[in-house]
Amino acid sequence: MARAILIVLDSVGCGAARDAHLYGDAGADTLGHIAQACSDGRGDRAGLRKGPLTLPNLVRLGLAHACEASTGKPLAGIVKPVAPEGQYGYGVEISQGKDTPSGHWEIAGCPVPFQWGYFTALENSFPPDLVAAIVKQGALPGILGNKHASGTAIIDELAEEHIRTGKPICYTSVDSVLQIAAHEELFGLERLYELCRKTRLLVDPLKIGRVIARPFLGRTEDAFKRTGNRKDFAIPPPGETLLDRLAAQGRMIITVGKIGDIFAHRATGEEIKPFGNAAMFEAALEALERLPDGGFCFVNLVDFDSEYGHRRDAPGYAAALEAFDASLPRLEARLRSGDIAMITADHGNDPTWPGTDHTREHTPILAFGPDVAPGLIGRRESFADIAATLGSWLGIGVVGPGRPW
Ligand SMILES: O=P(O)(O)O[C@H]1O[C@H](CO)[C@@H](O)[C@H]1O
Ligand SMILES: [Mn+2]
Ligand SMILES: [Mn+2]
Repeated sequence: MARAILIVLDSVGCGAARDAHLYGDAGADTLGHIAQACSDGRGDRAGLRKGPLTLPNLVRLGLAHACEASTGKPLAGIVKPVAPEGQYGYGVEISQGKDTPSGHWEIAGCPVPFQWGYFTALENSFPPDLVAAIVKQGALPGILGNKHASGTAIIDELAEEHIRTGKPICYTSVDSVLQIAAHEELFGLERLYELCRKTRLLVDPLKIGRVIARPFLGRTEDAFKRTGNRKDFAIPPPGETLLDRLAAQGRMIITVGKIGDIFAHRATGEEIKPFGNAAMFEAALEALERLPDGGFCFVNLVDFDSEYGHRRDAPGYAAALEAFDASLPRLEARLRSGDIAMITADHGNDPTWPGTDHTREHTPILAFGPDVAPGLIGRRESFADIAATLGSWLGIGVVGPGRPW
């Protein structure tokens, strides 16, 4: 029986979606602009990387073809093979928003049918009664922040005051999120998680997708650094997902990275959460070794998004893509007859785009394995085609509204 591994390269979009203008993202193109930056010499960083974007394995599987199908433009500095070795195409998101939960849920066969709630005010973003409730429930002396911010910038700005006053730093973005940053030791990690759990309940009626704990360490401005203990408290998906169907049929599920958090730990099987793309990739390989027939491994690699996309760091993003690419043959070598591997993304996060937020983009879709016939799968009208295809491949039937290819 077949096994499947699905890897979400968080934020690795491949060109503005048709409705990108509704999000201020017309013209955004995460992969295209990274390739362009590298080709123009703007992707160089001493000691890190240099020159055109080099992704030989992803390109061999069909990545450059997928990007070109999405945007109509070639990826700068990349020579395409005549015939890719994988199945390749791109996905269009039908859910509202451009955040991680909607992207992942739709990939898993559960597009989001409702509008998320957002904190739209740039300053004093949270309603006064919500702030009062957070303060009361957390027995806090108050909160800091209360605005739209980049998570690293706001720590630089407010961490010293946080340490002095004990007030956690609360902030948001264009996504449906309420994030709480606090010192992992001085405020306490468990206390931060508990505060997030309580806040999760408070924002449920506002249809806020996630409350995110952002613990950090350090004592002075130069030394503040977020730790790997980030934790997302999401609402559960609003309908059946591929994970639910697999779990109901007794299939083994291993999830790597923040998949557990994103699906509110529903049918997320054995959860493994190492820190950093490289460690998560190794964990995925190890999971594959012990995944039985019929099993499913679902992986999210978040560094692309959190370390490079939101930080608008094109050279760093390019280096992370190249590192992932270089590790791919080790995944291919572990696939057995009947297995399928898929690589996709949940939204864009163009590091050359204004601001620090996600971008509404198409996502590349690559599928490969010893028995996966290569070829164009074209434009997929919903990310949900992935769950539909994987459900069929794994013999549990089509899951969700997508169309299998
Ligand atoms: O700037 P940081 O804290 O990384 O926050 C980013 O991470 C959140 C979740 O991906 C996004 O909504 C964005 O605000
Ligand atoms: Mn994401
Ligand atoms: Mn993000």
